Amino acid sequence: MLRIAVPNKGALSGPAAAMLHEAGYRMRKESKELVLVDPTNEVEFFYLRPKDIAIYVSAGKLDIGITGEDLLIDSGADAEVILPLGFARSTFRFAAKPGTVSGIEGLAGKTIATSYEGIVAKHLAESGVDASVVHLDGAVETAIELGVAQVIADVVETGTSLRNAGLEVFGEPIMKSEAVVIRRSGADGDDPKVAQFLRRLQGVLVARSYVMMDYDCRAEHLERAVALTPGLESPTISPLHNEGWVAVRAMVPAKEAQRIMDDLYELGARAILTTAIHACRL
Ligand SMILES: Nc1ncnc2c1ncn2[C@@H]1O[C@H](COP(=O)(O)OP(=O)(O)OP(=O)(O)O)[C@@H](O)[C@H]1O
Ligand SMILES: O=P(O)(O)OC[C@H]1O[C@H](OP(=O)(O)OP(=O)(O)O)[C@H](O)[C@@H]1O
Ligand SMILES: [Mg+2]
Repeated sequence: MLRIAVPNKGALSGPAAAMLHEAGYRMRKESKELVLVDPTNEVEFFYLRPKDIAIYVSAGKLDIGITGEDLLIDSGADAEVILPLGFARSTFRFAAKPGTVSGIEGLAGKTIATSYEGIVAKHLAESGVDASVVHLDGAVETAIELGVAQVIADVVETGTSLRNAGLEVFGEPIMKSEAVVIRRSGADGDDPKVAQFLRRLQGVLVARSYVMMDYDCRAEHLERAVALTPGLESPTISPLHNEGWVAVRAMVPAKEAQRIMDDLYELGARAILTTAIHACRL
């Protein structure tokens, strides 16, 4: 059985569960379940706090885990990223009241509130800046107003939480992050069970970012049409009953589908359809 750590709560848990479900795995029905066996797929899921996942995986009893890249770095655990998952994208940044601190040099002697002491301590050490760090579990944006710190270091996605607290980022982003699959550093890179799990998740990522496009076009326009829809290998071309017409089928990036449909229509293609892809193996 493949043993997989998955986030039990927070920003990562919902999207991670949705992705695993799309990949065909069983998911827990009830948020108090700590372990779930999926015998059909020969995997066992351990629902753990996102911050602890890298620590469990590096300890070696669990094969892989889903966590945030920032949480992995923060933990200092001996684990590595094997697949980025494209959700829970964020940056990690310093912020303060406007005009109070400018660059990283301005941090000397200040107190920084954060839930990610590992990332902050590493960054300060690398930058050679001496500042104090105070750990808070969450709602870090309030720490400045309440006098606990002059600076915060926190996850920023839309910036709404900072704006609401009257704070402003400064300096370069400390890091970018997204949800990732991790394994213990130096673990067997050829484990077929891990490879199959990753292929399934990659299938979900592709299914989410591509659509299938079908259309009919006149044979003399085929080369120009195919240039618009080259597909992954090459498009499928089938003859139509009406002589001089062909049907074309190709995967196209979902984000570009509408523009491609317009361009194909201009070219004289008709019956242009897109359909969702539910799963795939490339
Ligand atoms: N608003 C957000 N947008 C995108 N990613 C986020 C957001 N908030 C947190 N994350 C990401 O989610 C992970 C943090 O997950 P975690 O469950 O520890 O925090 P949380 O969602 O803030 O939950 P908690 O309420 O326990 O603090 C990190 O990888 C972080 O970058
Ligand atoms: O830039 P934004 O889109 O506002 O998102 C970033 C905020 O989201 C997270 O907070 P969360 O809601 O998880 O609360 P927490 O601070 O208690 O962790 C994070 O800690 C930031 O506060
Ligand atoms: Mg949070």
